[in-house]
Amino acid sequence: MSDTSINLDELRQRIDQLDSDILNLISERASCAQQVAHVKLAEDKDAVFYRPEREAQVLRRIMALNKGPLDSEEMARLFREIMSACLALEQPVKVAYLGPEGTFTQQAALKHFGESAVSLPMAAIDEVFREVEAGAVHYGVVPVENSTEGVVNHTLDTFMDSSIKICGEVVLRIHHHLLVSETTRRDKVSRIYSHPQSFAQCRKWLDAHYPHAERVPVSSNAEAAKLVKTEWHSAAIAGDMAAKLYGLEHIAEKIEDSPDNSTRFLIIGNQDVPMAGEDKTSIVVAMRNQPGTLHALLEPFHRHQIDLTRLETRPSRTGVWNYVFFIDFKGHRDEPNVAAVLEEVQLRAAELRVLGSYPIGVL
Ligand SMILES: O=C(O)C(=O)C[C@]1(C(=O)O)C=C[C@@H](O)C=C1
Repeated sequence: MSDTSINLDELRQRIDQLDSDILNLISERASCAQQVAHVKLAEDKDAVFYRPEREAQVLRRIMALNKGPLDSEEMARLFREIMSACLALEQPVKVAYLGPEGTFTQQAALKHFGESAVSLPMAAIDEVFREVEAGAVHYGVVPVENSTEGVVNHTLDTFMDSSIKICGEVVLRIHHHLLVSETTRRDKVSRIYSHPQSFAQCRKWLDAHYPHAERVPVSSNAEAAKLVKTEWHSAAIAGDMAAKLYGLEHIAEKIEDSPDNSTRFLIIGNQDVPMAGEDKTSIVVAMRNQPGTLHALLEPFHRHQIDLTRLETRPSRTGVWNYVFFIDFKGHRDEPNVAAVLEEVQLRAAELRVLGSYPIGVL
């Protein structure tokens, strides 16, 4: 036996020993989570098991403690899955997302809740809201803005008619691929299916590589992937999840025009989330239509040195809501300076609703 094989055996023995230790520690952690569930139930028979603020703290702590060689995001992803499995022992969490199966929204849901969550596809954004409101699922996941294409108006509009709360956010890097089935004639692609937003995000690449192919918009990338299964001259633009789900092959990878193309998704639910330490707050404000409105609205944020991260205006749909602003800013509603701003804005606004304070997305 060579020296290398002796070393390999020794290293594998060491790995076996470490795996046994990790196994025992994960089991011990899972038992702790089971005990946490008993404590929560003893305090309140309608206890909420999923705690976004605690999960964010656990992941941030792991990232801060990590000394490598695995990078901190990779390590946090491993702990994300351990926590997901622990939560499933307490209560399997049910999450509705904008479907069908294989969409980026499903990918975002699993990134946020981990693979032990039960994810259920819905046909439309309002259906995700309705399922959460009706208590048929614990949480919902909906897209809210894309770095290239801007805001998803439909999601913002749905908040105006709903009492649902924002419990979290998750940001996903969006990579689009040009996909075909195994029977496609790759040199004869004359039609490409995708969601309109994905076409917009890959416009320059398509103009350069497939200027003459017909671009057919469909309701989702997953739908596009499904369609190409049966057409020998068609391709789809979609992500990895859809490619895997429908067994498609890549003609070209990462064809999005902007290399840091990402989409932000919101986690919606019925709970108020306590402070995690690094939080964001989302509000919707209706202002009267008069000169100086925007200044009056934003001035308190400036004075209290609160960082705005997003400001969107939507047309009002009722008499009261003359101007409707969706504002995201750093901080939690329980922090004194945030509470002070909210009080001042309330005095100047026709209506103010806090959609939620929640941990800034960790992964
Ligand atoms: O700390 C809790 O409240 C737990 O339930 C434990 C735990 C975890 O595994 O660390 C599991 C689920 C919660 O969402 C948060 C954390």
